[in-house]
Amino acid sequence: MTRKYDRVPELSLKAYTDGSLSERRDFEEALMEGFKYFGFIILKDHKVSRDLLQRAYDKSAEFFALPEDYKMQFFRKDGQRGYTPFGREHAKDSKYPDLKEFWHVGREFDATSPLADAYPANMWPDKPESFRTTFIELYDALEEAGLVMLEALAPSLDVPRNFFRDMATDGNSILRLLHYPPIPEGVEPGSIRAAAHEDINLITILVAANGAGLQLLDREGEWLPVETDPDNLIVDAGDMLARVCNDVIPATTHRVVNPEGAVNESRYSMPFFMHPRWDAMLSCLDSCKGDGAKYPDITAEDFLQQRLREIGLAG
Ligand SMILES: O=C(O)CCC(=O)C(=O)O
Ligand SMILES: [Fe+2]
Repeated sequence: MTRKYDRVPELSLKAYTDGSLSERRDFEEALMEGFKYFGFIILKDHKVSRDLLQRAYDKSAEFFALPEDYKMQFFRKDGQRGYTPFGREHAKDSKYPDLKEFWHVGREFDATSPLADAYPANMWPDKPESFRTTFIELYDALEEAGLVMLEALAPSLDVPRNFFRDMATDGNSILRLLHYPPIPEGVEPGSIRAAAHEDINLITILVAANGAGLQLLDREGEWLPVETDPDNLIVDAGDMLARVCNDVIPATTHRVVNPEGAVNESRYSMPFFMHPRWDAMLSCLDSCKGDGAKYPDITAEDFLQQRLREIGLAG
């Protein structure tokens, strides 16, 4: 099968933020095109510094190397904050758990903020040193890039430029630090690092991992590796975006496969899942209605809870 593009398009964020009007338009078009065709784009020339990414990878590796009984102090059944151990989460339609452990960082609020009670509070381990400050810094940096992407998406869907940006401002966005340990002996055949799934949220800003394995399912039904320089970010479209745009941008199925051959090392990655505010209504956009809305209106919070139950994270 010939593909319209043979690789995921690479876009320069700087061309959008600092470029001419026509460069901005080109960026908006390429983003929409990439999302419609692959559900993924690669973002270069962003402002998340190499130094910050390196510090974050180091802290993540240091944390996951701590003893399991220490990490388990931060385990909560709903998995929304803190630690989730190896073998707990499974993809919606998979019977095997994924071969990963992870840590979730949510939005930080002042205790006086009216939103402080809307989301679960973060948990912070006392080691490794500077874990909290590093990941708050990374959360903010990825969010800044993500809000620009949401802004750039708006004109193609015929909504005001701030439409998605406003929806995600103070949203229930989550930074996930992922560790895929070396594949242990005797795992169920068929279980992989992350089974085929779609992200639940609007868009995901994924810090390119330190190793191969990420693949997307293209519109022809073939698995395509998503490979890029570790300095770049990967952006993909999730279910909530697909819902509001009536699948004009479908949520793209992706997975992380096990390493092949003799190399069996840990893999670390850091997706930032951009969610709307908990009370935002996910309603079909007028510009995407076509023959009618495929999905009924639902709040972001109700949709999230429904999906968390399906992946074994909520009670
Ligand atoms: O580890 C990766 O590269 C992707 C992870 C992912 O797709 C997810 O956690 O939703
Ligand atoms: Fe994902």
